[in-house]
Amino acid sequence: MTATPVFDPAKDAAAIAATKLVQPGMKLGLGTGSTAVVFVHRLAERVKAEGFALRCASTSKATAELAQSLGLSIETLDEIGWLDLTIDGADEVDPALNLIKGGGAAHLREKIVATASDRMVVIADDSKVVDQLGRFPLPVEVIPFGWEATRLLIERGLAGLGYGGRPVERREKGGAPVLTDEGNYVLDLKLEAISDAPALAMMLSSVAGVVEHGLFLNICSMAIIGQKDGTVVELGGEDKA
Ligand SMILES: O=C[C@H](O)[C@H](O)[C@H](O)COP(=O)(O)O
Repeated sequence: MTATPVFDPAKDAAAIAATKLVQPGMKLGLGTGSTAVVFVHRLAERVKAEGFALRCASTSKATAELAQSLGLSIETLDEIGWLDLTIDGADEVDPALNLIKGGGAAHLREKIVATASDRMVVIADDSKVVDQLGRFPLPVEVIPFGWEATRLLIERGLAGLGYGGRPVERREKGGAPVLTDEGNYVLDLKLEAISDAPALAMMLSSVAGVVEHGLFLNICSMAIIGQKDGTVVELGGEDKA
């Protein structure tokens, strides 16, 4: 029998609290990243102990592989159709529950899964809670074809909104571009503070070659924030209209 790994206590607290939102028979979206990994472990433990059925769709190949290795069955989003709940991590969470995601380059599939769900709940440790989004570089997934032109257009669009800086291509340690599960590249925008997230989202979505950006606006309905002492704080809790 494989022993459960030792998890970061804050992430573990958030993950365990999130497993309590899962009801037998639910159609569930599984997020990506280190906090989602903890959740998948804790969920698999609960499912094994209580023996109930779930239908799960994954936001990444990595999460699908982990979930299956722990005995959870994974179907495609198209096979399930619509989800009751998605549980995922985040790189930043603001007081209105707007998010930056994509630190693990999974934000395209994450956004598709989250918006195909009745509810999206974020799990995170308290280092992710910010007053204003933007300290974490904003990930933007772009098509490899003509990506330098796409970068230039984004840079010009940023300048038009008053942001400086040049989008940085995300690379592996060896120098190769990071590829998303869809085979695209990721540009990271170092903005420091995002004053008008809807305007920025609109600009990015208007650039040819941009597949998806990591701003999740009005998508998350609750955030479970784990603390180092193993307690959790819930932000939100009301479903967004
Ligand atoms: O692309 C990755 C995802 O958006 C993650 O959910 C996000 O980066 C948070 O990951 P972690 O839980 O590892 O901080």
